[in-house]
Parts: sequence; C-alpha cells; structure tokens
Amino acid sequence: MSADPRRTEPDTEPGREPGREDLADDVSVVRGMKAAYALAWRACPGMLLLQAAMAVIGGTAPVAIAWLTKVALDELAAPDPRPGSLVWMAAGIGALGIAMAATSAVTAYAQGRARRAIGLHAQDRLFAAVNRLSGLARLEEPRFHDRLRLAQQSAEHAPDQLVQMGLSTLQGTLGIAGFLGTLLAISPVMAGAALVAAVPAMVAHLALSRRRAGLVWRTSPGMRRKLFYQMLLTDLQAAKEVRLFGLGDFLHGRMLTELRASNTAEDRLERGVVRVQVSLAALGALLSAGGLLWAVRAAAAGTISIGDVSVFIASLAGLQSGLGVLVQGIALGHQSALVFHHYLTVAGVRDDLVGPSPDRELAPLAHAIELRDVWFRYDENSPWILRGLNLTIPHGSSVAVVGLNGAGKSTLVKLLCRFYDPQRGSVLWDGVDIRDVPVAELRRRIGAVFQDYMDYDLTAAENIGLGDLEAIDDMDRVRAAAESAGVHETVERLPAGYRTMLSRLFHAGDEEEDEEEDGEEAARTSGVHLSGGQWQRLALARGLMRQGRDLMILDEPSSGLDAVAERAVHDRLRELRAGSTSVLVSHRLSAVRRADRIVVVQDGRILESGDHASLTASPDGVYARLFHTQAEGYREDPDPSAGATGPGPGGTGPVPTAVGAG
Ligand SMILES: Nc1ncnc2c1ncn2[C@@H]1O[C@H](COP(=O)(O)OP(=O)(O)OP(=O)(O)O)[C@@H](O)[C@H]1O
Repeated sequence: MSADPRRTEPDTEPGREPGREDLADDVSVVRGMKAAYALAWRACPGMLLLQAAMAVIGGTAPVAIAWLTKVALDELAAPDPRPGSLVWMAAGIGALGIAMAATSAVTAYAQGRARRAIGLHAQDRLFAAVNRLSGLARLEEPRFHDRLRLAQQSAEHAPDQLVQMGLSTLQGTLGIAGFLGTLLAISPVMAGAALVAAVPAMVAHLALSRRRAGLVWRTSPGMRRKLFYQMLLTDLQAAKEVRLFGLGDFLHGRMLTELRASNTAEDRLERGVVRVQVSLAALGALLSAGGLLWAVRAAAAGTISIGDVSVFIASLAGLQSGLGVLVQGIALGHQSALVFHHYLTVAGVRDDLVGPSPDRELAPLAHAIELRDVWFRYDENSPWILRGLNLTIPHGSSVAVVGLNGAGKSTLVKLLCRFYDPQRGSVLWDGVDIRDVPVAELRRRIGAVFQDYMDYDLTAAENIGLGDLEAIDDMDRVRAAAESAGVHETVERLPAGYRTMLSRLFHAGDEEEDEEEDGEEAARTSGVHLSGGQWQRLALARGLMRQGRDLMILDEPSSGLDAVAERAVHDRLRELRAGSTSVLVSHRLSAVRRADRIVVVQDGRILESGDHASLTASPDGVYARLFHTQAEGYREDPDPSAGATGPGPGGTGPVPTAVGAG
C-alpha cells in the first residue's frame, strides 16, 4: 500500500510551533512592525497623518519653549531689558503652550479613531483567515488555539501600539535632537553622558520586552484553561452538572490555580522590571544632580548666563525624559511586534485541506459515491480509525451505517463532507476525487444533520434557515422544513412563533427598544428555552432545508426524540429519502431496517453489507446480533434471571453489551 502523493501534509511555516527561538527572532520583529504599519495605513491613512503632524508639533514645541525662556531670562537679566521683546517672547511661549495643549487633545481623538479602525481591519483579516480553514484539523490543535487567542489580543492592541510607538519615536527623536543640540552648545560632556546613560536603559528594556513576550506565550495555555473553567462556571449548559455534582468549588479552585501560576510568573518578571527601573532612575538622578551642580558653579563663575542655566536644566530634563520615553516606547513596540507575530501567523494560515484550482465544478451526482481503500487517522500519533474501508453509495439509494461506539461511523461521515482528507485511498464522486474539486462545491451538494448538532442563540426561523442561507428569509421553505422535521407545531406555539428568540443569553429587538413592547415583542426579547428533543428537531429541519441536494447525511438524527416523534420523523425521512441518495447513521436499528443497504463498520472496515432481510438471515452476523439484542430489550422477559447476555439469535453465545448506546 503506497502513500497517496496528495495526502495532506501539515504545513510547516504558518502552523510551525514557535519555541523561544521564534520569539527571539528579530526578523519577526521587523516583519511584525512592517506588517502592522501597512495594516494601519490601509485602515486609516488620514488619522495616521494627523497624528504624525501632532507628533512633530509635540516634539519641537518644548524645545522652542525652552529656548524662548532662555532668551527671555537673558533679556530680563540684561542691564537694559526691552519690554516690547519680552511681551512678544511671553506671547510666543503662551502660543506654544496652547499649541501643545491642543496637540494632546487632537492626538487623543486621532488615536481613538485610528485604534478603532485598525482594530476593525485587523479583526476582519484574522477571522477571514480562520474562516478560510475548510477542514477541522487545525481547529483541533491546542497550539492553534493558544496562538489564536494571542492573535486576537494582538489584533486588538498590537498594530495600534506599534503605530503609537512609531509616532512617539518620531516625537521623542525631534525633542531629543533639539535638546541634545542645546546641551551640546552648553556642555558637550553632559550631552554625551546623557546619551551614554540611555544605552543600558535601551538594552535592559529590550531584554525585558523579550521576556514579557515569552511570558505571554508560555502562559497562554494556562490562560486558556482559566477561561475554560470560568466558562464552565457561568455556562448555562454546564450549570446543571456543575450544581448537581457540586463542581463549583472544584472549578473555581482550578481557575484560581491557573491564575495564580500566571500571576507568579508575572510577579517574577515584574521584580526584574523594578530592579532595572530603580537602577536606571538612580543613574538618571545622579546625572541630573551632577549637571545641576556643574551649571550652578559655571553660572557663579560667570562662564554661562542665567538663561543658559535655565535652558541647560530644561534640556537635560527634556533629554532624559525624552530618551526614557523613547526607550520604553521602542521596548513596548518590540514586545508588541513579537506578539504580533502570532497574529501574522494566524492571518496567513494556509487552508488545512490541500485545495484544487478553485474554478472547477462538481457535476450533480449521477452514479455513485465511492470510498476506495480509505485509511484515516486523526493524527500521526493516533491509531488508524478507518483501515482500508471500501464502500459504494449508489445514486438514489439509502445506505445505513451501523456499528458499535467508536467504530468510525461519524468519521466516515466527516470524510464524505471532506472535513478531513484520508491519509490513503480516496473518496470519489462519480469517479472524481473530491480533493480535485473546491470543497465549497462539494458541500453545496450535501445536506447534513450531525450527531453533535448546534443550538444557535437565534430566532426559531433563523435556526432553521441557516441550513440554506440563500433561503433564510423564505418562510415557506423554513416552514416546510419544520413540518418535515415534525417541529412546526412546536414552533407555532412559541410566543412569537418563528420569530421567537431561542436564547436565554441574548435578546433580540435592541434596535426597537424605543417602541412599545407588545406581548410578542416581549417574548422575542426575553427568549425561550427548548427541550433537547425540540432542539434536535430544529437541527433536523435545518438539515432538511437542503432537501433535494445530491447527498443527505443523517448522523443520529433522532437520538433525543420520544418514541412517537422518532417513528414519525423516520417515516417522514424515509419518504423524503426515497429516490434520493442518503447516508443514515443510527444505533436505532428499527430506523435503519428499511434502508436499501445496511453496512456494519467494525475495526475500520465494512464487516457486513446487505439489506435487513439478508443480514438478519445470518444469525451469527454482527448486525443480526445487534438487531435481536435491541429487539429483546423491548420484549416482555418471561424469565428476569435470563439477563442481557442470554443466548443470541439462533442460540449463539453472548451478544455485545455496548449495543444501542450512542
Ligand atoms: N476529532 C477527533 N480527534 C481524534 N480522535 C477522534 C476524533 N473524533 C473521533 N475520534 C476517535 O475516532 C474513533 C471513532 O469515532 P467516531 O466518532 O467516528 O465513532 P462512531 O462510530 O461514530 O461512534 P459513536 O457510535 O459513539 O457515535 C473514536 O475512537 C474516537 O475517539
């Protein structure tokens, strides 16, 4: 058996697991910055330019104020001060002060607009990428979820932080250049000392930012577990078990354990930050004190003027704080760029299914769907689930799939929908390998009800209409599907019929808040909760919105229905399936007995195949045993001591005990 050359290989670049070395990769910092700026520019060029203009004003105005102050002080100290010039200088200082105040208000506004626009753009790209994944494999990787969580966070903050870092670098550099020039004119030694003092600060902050980014990645799994425990504590679906089994304290404890672990790691890092910052502050204070001492002595000796002292002090303080802001900004940007790397990885993720040329069409099914020598396992460390399975589903026939729990029935269904590709062998649609057509083309032709169906917190009509988005507003179709699934009367009886919101979490009609609420509206907004079986019938109706597609898949469509409903639903389904191609997976053998063909899956292969009569005719067969065991369960047992392991049909040995559970 040779490996299929088209088998899906895990991609290396986008899905590659990041170790510390990834985070330490400075190329990713540069790439992250470039990508963040490109993204920000696409999202809101106007606001970026406005912020840049404000940064130029913000960077140059303080230097100009310091110089004007010096000139004014020198004028004041002159033997014959000119009041006219002094007024102009004071007016200039005042005007610059107003400009700086206005700058910060305009910058705050432009920042807000840019942050929202960038966030929208980044989230749009991120979820478009997640939506591009047409299989399920990637979504089953815990690492992918770690990365996705960080990507979501950095989509919200990182591009904006990087833009702010760029702008503050621009502003800081202008201010630093101005103050540095001033200092150089008065004391080159002091200027050099201030610059040299900034070097260890830069190195220390960059090291810290790298450690912070590493910490964010390492604590991500723990943070996701914490979110999981939090979700369980608040989730309505989990609430029953959590309360009955008294799981609240247990989950609460686990949540706190995760949180404490992350806090401990953060505390450790923050202690390092404090050490660095205290050392840097001491260095800065020493420098300032030395500078002040020098300036006072020089002024006393008459080598510099009183105005020089003023501009010197302002310049030294401005240079130090400018360098500090610059260094911290660069470090924050560095950290954001490192985390943004996760965003870029997810935003650039490749489809987890190997795709064909996207314009190829899939013709309506005319002959058969065939699974040919299909080998499948969920990942390379797991056991094979399907081991050379062969199955033909002829056009227009109903095929039922039965087997014990874990036999691989749902897996088979998932391969038919191409949620995964088999590692070996192929699934053929009228002889065409389904990997050779766009996956959307294939799924357009399939209707399905899954065993683990969804309950959507939407209206009843939407819950059904989602099965065929093009017809979601077509109430006749929605109603017809509900009738076929036997849920029409239930929905009609809801307070607002098909418009009833089926949710206790959200309420509809926010947009109509101001209108007076009548009874129907109140029901829509307060929401209604359905029973398990009613939800399942809605899911069935959703699947039946696709009635008439080439293949209908029903994976345990009636497991939650009462006996009467189940009978009615299966009778109706049988009518609907007549003449169309369908696959029914069910443990209820009464439901499968009328299928054109029944196949028994065991050990990853088709063990038995035939119609009900032929399969029950061989009493040692697995199907016959399953069927009779189930049937026995409904019969009056004349001898209670006979138990469930009594002789099977035809007096054969014990029957499998896991029958019927699903
Ligand atoms: N997403 C998954 N990742 C890894 N293993 C999986 C996944 N889904 C199913 N499996 C494994 O594959 C095997 C077959 O599962 P499958 O759901 O196909 O069985 P089934 O025949 O439908 O069972 P049941 O009757 O209980 O519904 C099981 O052992 C299960 O643990």
